[in-house]
Amino acid sequence: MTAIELRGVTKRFRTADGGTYTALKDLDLTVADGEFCAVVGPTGCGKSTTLTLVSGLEQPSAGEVLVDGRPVTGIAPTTGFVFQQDAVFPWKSVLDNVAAGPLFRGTPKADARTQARDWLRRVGLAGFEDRYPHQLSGGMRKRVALAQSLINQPRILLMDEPFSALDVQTRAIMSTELLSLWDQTKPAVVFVTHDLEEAIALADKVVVLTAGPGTVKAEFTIDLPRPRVVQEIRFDPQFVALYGHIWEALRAEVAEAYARSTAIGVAA
Ligand SMILES: Nc1ncnc2c1ncn2[C@@H]1O[C@H](COP(=O)(O)OP(=O)(O)OP(=O)(O)O)[C@@H](O)[C@H]1O
Repeated sequence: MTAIELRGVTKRFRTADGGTYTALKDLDLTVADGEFCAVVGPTGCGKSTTLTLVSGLEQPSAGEVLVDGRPVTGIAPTTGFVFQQDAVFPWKSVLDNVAAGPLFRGTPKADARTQARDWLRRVGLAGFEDRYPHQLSGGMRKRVALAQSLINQPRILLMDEPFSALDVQTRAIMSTELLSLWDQTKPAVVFVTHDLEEAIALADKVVVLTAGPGTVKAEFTIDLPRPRVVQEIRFDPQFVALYGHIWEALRAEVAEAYARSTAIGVAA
């Protein structure tokens, strides 16, 4: 069954000078139940905008955004987010950060804390319940953010460059951990990244967007076997072939976006 569907979606924003800017144009995208979809494209092509539309934070200017076959009208409790910036509460302990979702939905405090302990164990943070976010490394804070989101058992998980602030090794470790956590609850994922290697290592499907206004240029099925170890899969010949193939589609869009940005730089 289809979890997420964008049909002919266009998104325009008002600009400061009273004009409009078209960020997305006629974008069609479907993500099946339990599918891991990665979206790549050059800077400014509308990747984050696509996520804000699926999340219900923004409405499309034209076209339809459907989750579970129904139009998205606002933020749904069944949708989870993990962003580049940590969205943790700095004044709450790790345990209370993770318990916040169930508490907010009316779960009694003791039950919410029991669930939070269980999720902290699953993300490898057992023993860190009483710490505060500033006492954790970047990778550990990212684990808190994952537990905070996954404890709500989202049907849809939206991720916007969640690991881009981490060092290369931690990033690869976190990616492998994400796959094993995803396997436990199987939400439909839309994962936005600049990093084509990361996209291929994680996803069932990689969608390449054009330079803005963003629309789908091409979709690629990633039939690499699972479970995958992200640190190792990039050496697999099948991975290398997929990378070459998808980069062919992405390269022209990256060049186009870069040319536009430098042309603006020259004009200025
Ligand atoms: N609220 C807004 N008002 C006006 N313009 C916006 C708004 N949000 C996004 N844009 C513009 O829409 C375009 C797409 O932005 P978006 O953040 O979706 O791109 P992106 O592909 O995620 O970029 P990056 O890879 O650099 O993060 C950009 O040109 C951006 O400036």
